[in-house]
Amino acid sequence: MAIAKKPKRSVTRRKRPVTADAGVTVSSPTMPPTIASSSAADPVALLLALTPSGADTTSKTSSLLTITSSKTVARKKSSLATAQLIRRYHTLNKELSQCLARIEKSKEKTGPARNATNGVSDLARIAEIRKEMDDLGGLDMYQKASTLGQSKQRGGDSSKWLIPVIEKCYDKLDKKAGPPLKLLDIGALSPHNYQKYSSWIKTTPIDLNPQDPLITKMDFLEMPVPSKPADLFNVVCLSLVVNFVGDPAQRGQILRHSTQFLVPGTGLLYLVLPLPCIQNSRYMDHELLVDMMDSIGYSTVVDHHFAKKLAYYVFKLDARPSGGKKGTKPFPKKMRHDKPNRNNFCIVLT
Ligand SMILES: C[S@@+](CC[C@H](N)C(=O)[O-])C[C@H]1O[C@@H](n2cnc3c(N)ncnc32)[C@H](O)[C@@H]1O
Repeated sequence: MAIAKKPKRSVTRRKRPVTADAGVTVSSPTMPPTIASSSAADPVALLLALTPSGADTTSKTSSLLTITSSKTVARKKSSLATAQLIRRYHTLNKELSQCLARIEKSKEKTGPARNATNGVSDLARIAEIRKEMDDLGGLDMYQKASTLGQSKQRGGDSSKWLIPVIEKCYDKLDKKAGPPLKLLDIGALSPHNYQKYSSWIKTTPIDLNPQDPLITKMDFLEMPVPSKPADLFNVVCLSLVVNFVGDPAQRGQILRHSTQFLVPGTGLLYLVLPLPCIQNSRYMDHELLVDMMDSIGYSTVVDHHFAKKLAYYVFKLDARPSGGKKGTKPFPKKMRHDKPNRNNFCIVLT
């Protein structure tokens, strides 16, 4: 397995609307059956299907519903509207995490009256954010919009890049007779992302808010760590999940927690982030990510690929950090690229 040293420039052109942290945008593969039948061929109908019936629409959501006679114009508009919706949801989610973190911090101190005032304004802002999220359709609407972005119409599925990398790593695997590889898909919008490979990959999809009964409702941070080696996974997928989480320290916790689920020595972590998180952040870049991942046991970058909007990484868990040297190096929020027009995406490892 080669250790990637320098970021590769991709020639692949993808048309997935990508949104994420601080103005970075995202998307995904298969469309849920609930909306697929009514709207697969018609993006306008699809947007209508995405709008919860009876929901009040804000000026942003009502712009999603503009019906024009031209399907091409409608498709472009729907694509833009979907990206806008995803971006707005990310911005609100991030601000919500910041308010909650401030309240938590002020609880730790027996603070002066000024802290109490800040706490009150944070509480008021939280109520406003939650209201706007609800008006947009909540996490459910966000996931449907992300799924729309993942649809073939919009460019496809991030499992495509992963499969050849897995095949390269497990080249002795008997795909017909051997036991299948176990893959944990965290933040799965569809249970069918790896269906084509089901003869040799057994997928466990989980999500905070499953869009399909085959996906287990689970917060990964609360998922019990496997108690025996047989329950460990060969591959853990975190595709557009880390950037979805608003709190930088919680992003670090997710990465660290993932090490507890993989077979040490061979287990692979598939990490997908919006490209601007890596290439246009004040606090993050490729070198820092590789350094952070190394500190928690992911010492080998098996492969990585920068597409037009997404950064794909496969890391190998060489050794699980269990105290000692590995995992003790802290990575606080630290400015690395003090330039205008950069975003504030950050991962904190404590
Ligand atoms: C942008 S979607 C990504 C979907 C898909 N993996 C993809 O690549 O398009 C992010 C998903 O991560 C889920 N998620 C975020 N934090 C999670 C957690 N702690 N545990 C499980 N799912 C989580 C959200 O519910 C959401 O459905």
